[in-house]
Amino acid sequence: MIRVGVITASDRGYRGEREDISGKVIEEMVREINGFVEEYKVLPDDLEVIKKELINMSDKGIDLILTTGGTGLSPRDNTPEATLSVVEKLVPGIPEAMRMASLVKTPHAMLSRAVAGIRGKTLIVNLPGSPKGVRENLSVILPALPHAVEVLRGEVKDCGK
Ligand SMILES: Nc1ncnc2c1ncn2[C@@H]1O[C@H](COP(=O)(O)OP(=O)(O)OP(=O)(O)O)[C@@H](O)[C@H]1O
Ligand SMILES: Nc1nc2c(c(=O)[nH]1)N[C@H]1C(S)=C(S)[C@@H](COP(=O)(O)O)O[C@H]1N2
Repeated sequence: MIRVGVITASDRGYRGEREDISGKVIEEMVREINGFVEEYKVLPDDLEVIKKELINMSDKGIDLILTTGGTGLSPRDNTPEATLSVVEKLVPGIPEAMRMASLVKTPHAMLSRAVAGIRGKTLIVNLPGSPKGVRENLSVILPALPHAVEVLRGEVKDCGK
């Protein structure tokens, strides 16, 4: 079982003006890797608020935090900066893979500034805001996530596959 935290960064979602479909898509998709959403928050696109929640969820021992939204170019898109301010190491291959695969679907893929990194034993990954963006990006990285979590937990001694 992978303990998952979901953070939806959306001013509209936070104000209750839109149902959070993207968070639901994440919840559904992580089931494929035996992931269970233990923490779930819809937050405004505020750097300090997102940062605080990333710290809170990683301190609780969540294995994998998936954020959705706030990765683009508008002034209120702050999710990558919040993530960068709390991680100790970057995992660049994750956003590299997402953008590489997504560029085949839309040139707008290059406009996601998503990052991924590690805080303690928690892997944090940014996904775009739209349900379509979540589906297309998460499906690319999903097969690698169980192994990432095993390694972070210290359960893998030999990575020889
Ligand atoms: N959490 C979500 N649930 C459902 N649809 C979403 C969600 N986030 C974004 N979308 C949809 O994806 C489209 C592009 O997302 P974008 O990040 O630009 O959201 P936004 O609505 O402009 O910003 P915000 O939600 O932060 O106010 C939006 O038009 C919206 O319909
Ligand atoms: N695979 C995929 N990647 C995608 C998209 C998409 O529809 N599919 N949307 C793009 C768009 S339109 C934007 S603006 C950026 C950032 O989205 P965000 O600001 O909602 O996080 O993600 C991009 N990445």
